[in-house]
Amino acid sequence: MLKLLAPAKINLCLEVTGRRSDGYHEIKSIIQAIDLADELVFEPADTLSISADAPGWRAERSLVSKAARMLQERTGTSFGARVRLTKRIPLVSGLGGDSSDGAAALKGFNRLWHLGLSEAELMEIGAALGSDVPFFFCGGTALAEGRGELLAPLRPYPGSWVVILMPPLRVEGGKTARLYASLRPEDFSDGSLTEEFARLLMEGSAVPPEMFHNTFERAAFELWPDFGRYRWRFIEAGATRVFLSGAGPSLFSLHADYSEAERIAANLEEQGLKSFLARTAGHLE
Ligand SMILES: C[C@@](CO)(OP(=O)(O)O)[C@H](O)COP(=O)(O)OP(=O)(O)OC[C@H]1O[C@@H](n2ccc(N)nc2=O)[C@H](O)[C@@H]1O
Ligand SMILES: Nc1ncnc2c1ncn2[C@@H]1O[C@H](COP(=O)(O)OP(=O)(O)O)[C@@H](O)[C@H]1O
Repeated sequence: MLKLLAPAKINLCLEVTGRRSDGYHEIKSIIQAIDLADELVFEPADTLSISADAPGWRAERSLVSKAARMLQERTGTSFGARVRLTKRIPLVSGLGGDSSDGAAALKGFNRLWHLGLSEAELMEIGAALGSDVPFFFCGGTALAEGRGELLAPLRPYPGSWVVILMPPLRVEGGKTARLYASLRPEDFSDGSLTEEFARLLMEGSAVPPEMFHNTFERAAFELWPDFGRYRWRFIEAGATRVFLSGAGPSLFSLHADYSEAERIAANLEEQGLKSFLARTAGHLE
């Protein structure tokens, strides 16, 4: 039996610099892994079965299934497997949950089926699975460019506690595509803020809070009119600065002090809001 963790991610800074001819967008982003993670258990079996403990989760919609198909097509393998997911990362939340599960699936099937694919080959297949998937072969703190699949590992962002609020907003499939499509030219920027963020990290300097930019902010408020209400609830719970992760809708705050983070998470739960308390995580070995 093989057990792998699939960590979530938050975007500390995210700039969209333009629309590409292939329908994707050029981005620069500082992506940070956190220890909120799904768990995948792989066991040998004659046929392929993939299941999860989360209501509403559908194997046929998950990148875990797509990862199996892509590896079978690429290597001709006809092995089966029994894969069981313990889902802790809320789906379609801006935390990269299914992307991370997809990366863990590529790693898990490669080992279970003895395919002998290198990390670089798996990352290349991961890039075809989704723009966020290659990050999960790197983990820690990284600068993502291109459509998000080109990664440069960075010096770790200082260890922090992360409070995450998953607002109870209606999120349909294709949320990420919809947010990207709703961006306007005035939302685009030149990526220099993200480059400066990466430079400060590499020289070990503090990053001022105003550098935690996310291009999707305006589009998120447009798509989810109630969005501002939940950000305000987060502030009322005690957070001084609240950031959007990826294309959302999850919001997060960062804290050096555990008791402060723990109190804010508890205040959110008392308001009946779904919150998570996590820690920034280092690079994957
Ligand atoms: C927005 C980000 C920021 O980290 O994260 P999430 O909010 O999804 O977690 C990522 O760019 C999400 O990456 P991922 O969710 O893998 O996107 P993909 O599956 O590759 O693409 C889904 C759709 O989003 C749009 N897309 C995605 C990436 C990109 N650089 N430009 C795009 O325009 C395309 O319409 C694409 O068809
Ligand atoms: N009900 C579902 N069951 C399994 N996978 C899903 C479901 N709905 C969406 N997905 C998959 O989740 C991915 C997007 O969600 P995720 O990566 O968790 O969030 P985000 O991209 O917002 O960080 C897509 O690959 C989509 O196919």
